[in-house]
Formats: sequence, C-alpha cells, structure tokens
Amino acid sequence: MAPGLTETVTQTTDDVTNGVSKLKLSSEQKPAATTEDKGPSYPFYYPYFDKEEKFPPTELFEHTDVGLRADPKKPHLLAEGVKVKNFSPYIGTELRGVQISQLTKEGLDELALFTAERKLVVFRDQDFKDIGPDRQIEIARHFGPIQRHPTSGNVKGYPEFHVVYRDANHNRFKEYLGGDRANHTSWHSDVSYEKQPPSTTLFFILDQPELGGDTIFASQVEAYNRLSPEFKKRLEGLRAVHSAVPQAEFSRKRDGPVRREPVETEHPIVRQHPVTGEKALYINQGFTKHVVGFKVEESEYLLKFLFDHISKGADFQVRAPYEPGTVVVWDNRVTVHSATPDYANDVRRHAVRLTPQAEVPIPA
Ligand SMILES: O=C(O)CCC(=O)C(=O)O
Ligand SMILES: [Fe+2]
Repeated sequence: MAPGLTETVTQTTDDVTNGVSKLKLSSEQKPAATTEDKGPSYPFYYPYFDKEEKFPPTELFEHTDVGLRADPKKPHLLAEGVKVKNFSPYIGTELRGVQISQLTKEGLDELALFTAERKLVVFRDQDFKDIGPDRQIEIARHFGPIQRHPTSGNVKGYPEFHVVYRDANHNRFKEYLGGDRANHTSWHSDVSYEKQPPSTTLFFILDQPELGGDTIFASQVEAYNRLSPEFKKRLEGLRAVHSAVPQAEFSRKRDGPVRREPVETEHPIVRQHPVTGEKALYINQGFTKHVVGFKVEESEYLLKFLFDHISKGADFQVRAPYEPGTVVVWDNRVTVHSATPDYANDVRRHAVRLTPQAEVPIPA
C-alpha cells in the first residue's frame, strides 16, 4: 500500500494520453496526511472515481456563443489598471489585476470574446479556487452546459469537475506512458469526440511544482493559416472521426468508470469560429482517428502530416506557466494543448478543469 493512502492506487488517463490518476478508492476514502506530506491543499477536489456513476447519452442543445454579444472594447474585462502581457503574436495573453470571480455577465461575455481572439488567457492572482464549487460551476456555465467527463476523476457530488492530479504515490506517466516514450508530449483538444465539443475552458491550479508542469498550447488558427491555398482547398469539406473509444477502453481495463458509452463523432477538419469567423484546423492526436472517405493509408498520411505540422509549430505555440492562484482559460475550438510532466516524481500537482460545451462545429 502506498504511504499516505488507504488503498492501492492505479492510473488511468484523460483525453487518451493526458489525464489524471485513477484511484481505486471508495467515496469515503481520502488521502491521509503523513508527517512529511500534509496532503493536497484542496482535498475537496481530490479525484473521485465511482464505477456505479452513470450518465445518459448526450443530447443536442441550442447554443449561442456569449462572445457574440460582447463589447469588442471589453471595458469590464480590460478595465483601467489591468496589466496585459501577450505571450506571442498568435496566441496567449497574461492578465493581472482582474478577478474572474468579480466579472459581471458583461465581463464574462468579454472574457469569451477575448479568449476566442487570444486563444489562451492566463489569469494571475485569482481567488477562483476559494469561491466554492457552486459559484465556480455557475461562472463556467455562463459559456455553456458543462461537460461531465465519462472516465476521468471528478469530485463527489460534482461531476462537472475534471480533476488532474499527480503526487509521489500516483504517477500516471510512470505506469501509463512508461519508459517507452522519449517525451511525454500529448497534443489534444479536450473531448473532441463530443457532438458539441467545448469552447471557453477554465483550468485552475491548486498545487503546483515550483518549476515545470506548464501546459503548452498551439493555435490551430495559425496552424491552418500556414498552409498553402492549394492544400487548404484539399482540406475543404473533409471530415474526420473523433473517438472516445480508446479512453473508455483504457478506463475499463483499469477497473475505472465508464459513465457514458463512448461515442464516435465526425467533425469538419477545418472549422469556423462562430464569433471571430477565424478558420482553424480541428483535428488532434488525442482523439482524431480517421479521415472520412479516405483509405487507411491516405488517412494516416494526411493526419500524420497535420499532427507533425501542429506539433512542430513552435512559432505558433506558447507555454502557460503556473503560479499559486493562476486560472488558465483557453478556447478549445481553436487550440490544442499538452501537459508537460517535466517535474520530479515526488512533487504534487493538482488542478481542476471546467469544460463548457458549445456549438456543433461549423464547417469552414
Ligand atoms: O495538466 C495539464 O497541464 C493539462 C491537462 C489537460 O490536458 C486537461 O485537463 O485538459
Ligand atoms: Fe486537456
């Protein structure tokens, strides 16, 4: 038995190769503090796995992006005194001096628009982690109904939370990715297998390593823009299959939950953002399996090129580094991201995601 825990711990993944530890713990069991380790700072958000928890199949819903009604000047979000630092021309902005928890409806509309424009926004010094689950969910729900993850750790009574957790005793990378990989980068867009995949996604850190553990992001708009007009023409009208099956199989194998039967969904390979009108690649290594209508080799060839193009595009990628109180917001429709497990094995990292769903992808 691992010290500090009351039962064996095994691992699973979220987003296929990128997720949280799965704990074979009953709902009542919690990590026990040891003398050296006081346990997670926010035990309420310790990942919870209940194999009996079941969700019905997802139903389509009407969705209008709140960014459409936002004031383009963003007077509530970018009020006087707010410090704005862009990470790169294409993606990523850091904001200091504005509290997400204090934003009005207008401010949250502006946040959706700003995130769509900048793709990734890193909010510093937030009280978000301390405002309680109901208020956190209420804020995220402003952007759309929150996805309840079929396999990853959630919070007891709050399936809206998706928990990312690692500590000395739970290292998913050791077990899942093992020693067979030379790096642990796993680009993906969250739960892209959903018929209505997520948009303005909130990710707040609770415990972080002193150094390392950044999340890396790439702009799928710029990845698309870099392609030649001829190549863009070839992509026009193509669709690809996004699958939840490997994730569900992996969880089943580990005796983890499969709260909803896995779905496979076709999405356009190039989608258009409903607010900015920008076109973006919408394929990702985590979930995109096959180009519809292509033979196996053709599909592999095309997807390999696109995945390579995105993963090698350091000139349209950035890192989001964490500090206590950081909340990262990304537009999941126009970005891919990956965890960076570069910190020591005995270091705790704990974060929580709220994942509002949006429109059925609009073909570009
Ligand atoms: O842990 C990270 O940095 C990212 C985790 C992730 O991909 C997610 O929660 O969507
Ligand atoms: Fe993710």
